Amino acid sequence: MKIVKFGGSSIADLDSITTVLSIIQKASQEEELAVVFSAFGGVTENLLKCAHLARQNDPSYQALLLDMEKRHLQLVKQLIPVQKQSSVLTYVKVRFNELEDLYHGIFLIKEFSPRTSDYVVSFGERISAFVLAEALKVAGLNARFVDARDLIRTNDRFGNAKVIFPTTNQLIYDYYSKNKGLLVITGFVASTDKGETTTLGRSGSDYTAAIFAAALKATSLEIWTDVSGVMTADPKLVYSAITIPQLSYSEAMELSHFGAKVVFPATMQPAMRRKVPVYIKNTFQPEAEGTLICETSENTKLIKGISSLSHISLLNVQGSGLVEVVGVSSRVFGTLARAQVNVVLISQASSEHSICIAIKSDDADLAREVLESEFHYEILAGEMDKVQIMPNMAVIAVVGENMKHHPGASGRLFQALGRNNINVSAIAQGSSELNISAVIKQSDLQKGLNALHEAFFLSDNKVLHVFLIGVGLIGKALIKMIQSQLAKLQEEYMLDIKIHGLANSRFMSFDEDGFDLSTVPVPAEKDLPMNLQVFLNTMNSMNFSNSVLVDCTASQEVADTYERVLESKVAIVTPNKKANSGPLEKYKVLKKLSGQRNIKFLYETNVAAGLPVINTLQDLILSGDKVIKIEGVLSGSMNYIFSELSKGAPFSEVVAQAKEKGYTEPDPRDDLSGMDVARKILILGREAEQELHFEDVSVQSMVPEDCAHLDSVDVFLEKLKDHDGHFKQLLAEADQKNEKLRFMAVLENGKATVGLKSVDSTHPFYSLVGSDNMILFTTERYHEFPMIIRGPGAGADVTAAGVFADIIRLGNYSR
Ligand SMILES: NC(=O)c1ccc[n+]([C@@H]2O[C@H](COP(=O)([O-])OP(=O)(O)OC[C@H]3O[C@@H](n4cnc5c(N)ncnc54)[C@H](O)[C@@H]3O)[C@@H](O)[C@H]2O)c1
Ligand SMILES: N[C@@H](CCO)C(=O)O
Ligand code: NA
Repeated sequence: MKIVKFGGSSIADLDSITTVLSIIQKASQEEELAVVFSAFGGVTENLLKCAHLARQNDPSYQALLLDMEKRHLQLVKQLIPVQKQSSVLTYVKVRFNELEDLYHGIFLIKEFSPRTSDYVVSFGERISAFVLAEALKVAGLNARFVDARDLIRTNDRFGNAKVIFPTTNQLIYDYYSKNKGLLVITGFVASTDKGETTTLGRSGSDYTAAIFAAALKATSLEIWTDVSGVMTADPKLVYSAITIPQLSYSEAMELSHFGAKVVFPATMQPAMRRKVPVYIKNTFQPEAEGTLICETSENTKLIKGISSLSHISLLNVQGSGLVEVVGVSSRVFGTLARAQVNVVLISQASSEHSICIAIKSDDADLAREVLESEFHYEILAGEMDKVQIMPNMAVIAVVGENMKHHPGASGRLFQALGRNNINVSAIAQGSSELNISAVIKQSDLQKGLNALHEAFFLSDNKVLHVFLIGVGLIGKALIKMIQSQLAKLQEEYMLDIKIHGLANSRFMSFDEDGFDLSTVPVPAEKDLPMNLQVFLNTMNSMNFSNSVLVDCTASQEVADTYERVLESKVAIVTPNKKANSGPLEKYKVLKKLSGQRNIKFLYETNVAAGLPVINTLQDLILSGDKVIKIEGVLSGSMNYIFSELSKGAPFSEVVAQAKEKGYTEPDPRDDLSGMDVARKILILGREAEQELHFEDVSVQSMVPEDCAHLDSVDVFLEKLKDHDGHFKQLLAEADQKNEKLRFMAVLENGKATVGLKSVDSTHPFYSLVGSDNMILFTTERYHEFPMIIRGPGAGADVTAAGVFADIIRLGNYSR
């Protein structure tokens, strides 16, 4: 014998009812069944609403009642063929007549007691079970309507009556022995021994099912609802939450304490006592496995689920008067109990100097008041501080029996929270080791849940959640690189990268699950118009742990948001130089923010693309070295242009080639003007701990005066042809001396110069070719001979590779 129960959401309309009927039909072919029904979806609420209207002397209850009656009659007509309808319609009409009388009474005397309330709501289950029993008969089943008021005996605590089990079990057993067939039982309702209708409180229909399962020693109990079982976390907050296949009774209890909404295991008690396995199934996905809750689960996961409680305040009672004084905690908790304040979590360290208590925020003021009055004299005498309250907190908890005697569970929990910059204000774990709870800020809750979910459930891979602004040359190359390396990263480095947001200057698009990267997903017309604020808000609202903003634009506007991004605990990786080469103060603010909050801000590709220049310089400085001089060819495009020039092509043509090859900035005048190099030497100087401002850099521009202010890049390239002669001349002069033209930067004594020089064959820059960069660091340690870094310093692939490496580096930090 199996007991199956369907809640209101499973029988809310004709479609769902039809599904339910076929589930029952199918199951009844396999095993003997008893079915428990709640009222049709929404009916209980409406029955109560009518009563409250009537009590307030508001006649509009009549219209609501009429609607309800119509809805029920309509369902009967849809479920039962015409020739068998009349008796069922009569049953429903009689019930509604009774209800009408009842409400009229309430309307007249303006009173609505718990006793009346129980009677009023009982109509919901009585009608639904009756109608559905008839529908099952029509489907050919030997269905028998059972009014549970005849079988479940309770005391007279209306609204939440206590079951008298010996009598109830006997009544159910006797009834079942005499009445074979498919029992169709009203959930939720019961009666006293005087025959007064009572109800069983929260999740009462589940309770009815469990009572029958226990009394009839059922082989299993199935609770059919609108979700596929108990999930590892609240799916509204954790998008990657999955169904827990198996849970023990105690784990289910522990999870539900935190309001896991699916089952309320207190109601499962009767079934648990008899060790009846409980299945949670989804009416709308009947094939889904669901969750099995049983005595000992075979689920070997370290933890089973993550749960939370919101709207918590932390109360701190502290002072020297607590140390080694017996009875203080008894007074604290006694006082709270007398004030009806429920204690959610307790923590006291062995120094005994303070007791920390989590309570519902609604109780916080009252709790402080009663405690300060209880300890009035201690506070006056300075033996105890005033009670401190931290509002807006939440409790986050991991639950699972396998944590017992298994080292590492708490380590993983705190590491995941710490890595995501989430501060833990209090901790509790009992010796049952079934639950570890931490109190954190309410505003960190969603991120914390996701961080823990990732740490405990999503294989053992760390996931980096990327939001990419700028899907141009570098952005596209980066996406391709991520796609091509993903499998290797997952398998060998336990690292997963998901892109959830993409934007260019015109459009943006999002994907909570991560974009499919098999073809580069470029935002387009079909997506959303780009709006930077909306982009960032959406990123924050997804609230992933390990999020990173990758800025592959050259945009000042985007760079201006970095501070806000870091503040929202999202890391930044960027080849965009605008932030670091702006006002010195801004640069410092970003560095400080990232350092103090331990949120990474990585920009290796700001200088010399993928060449390890910034990291190397940072290492030198960290190890105590001092930079004396920096010399560099820092522009891939400028080196290309002046190397190619010597092969004979006109200047304007090689500039166009450099752009074509992806070496130049989006506007090549940023390279030719020396601005790009000026930015780079400025950044290098700042990384070398020099207080460098833009005014400290003198720049020689290569952009002819009449080209500087042309609007379009194409027009500029055309106009540049007028100046080919000038550059040919410069080249000839250098050739004559057997020298080469190099566009370089030198930083020494707090001043930098950027410009074109002619170098002879003894100069290290003489041998550079193509898009090469070369950087010479003369430092206190590298004094006699400088440290030299050289290689291609511009281009889509070498830049994307540098950005990619920074992203992977984040993975290492966040592991
Ligand atoms: N090309 C290289 O070799 C190289 C090397 C190192 C660093 N960089 C840097 O990489 C960055 C990107 O260069 P690129 O060559 O890919 O440029 P690109 O012009 O090809 O791409 C820029 C992208 O950014 C988008 N964009 C611009 N402003 C935007 C805004 N406000 N909001 C949203 N999207 C915006 C554009 O639509 C485009 O998709 C630049 O900062 C550049 O300095 C380039
Ligand atoms: N336009 C830049 C790209 C690298 O920042 C260059 O030519 O070096
Ligand atoms: Na670099």
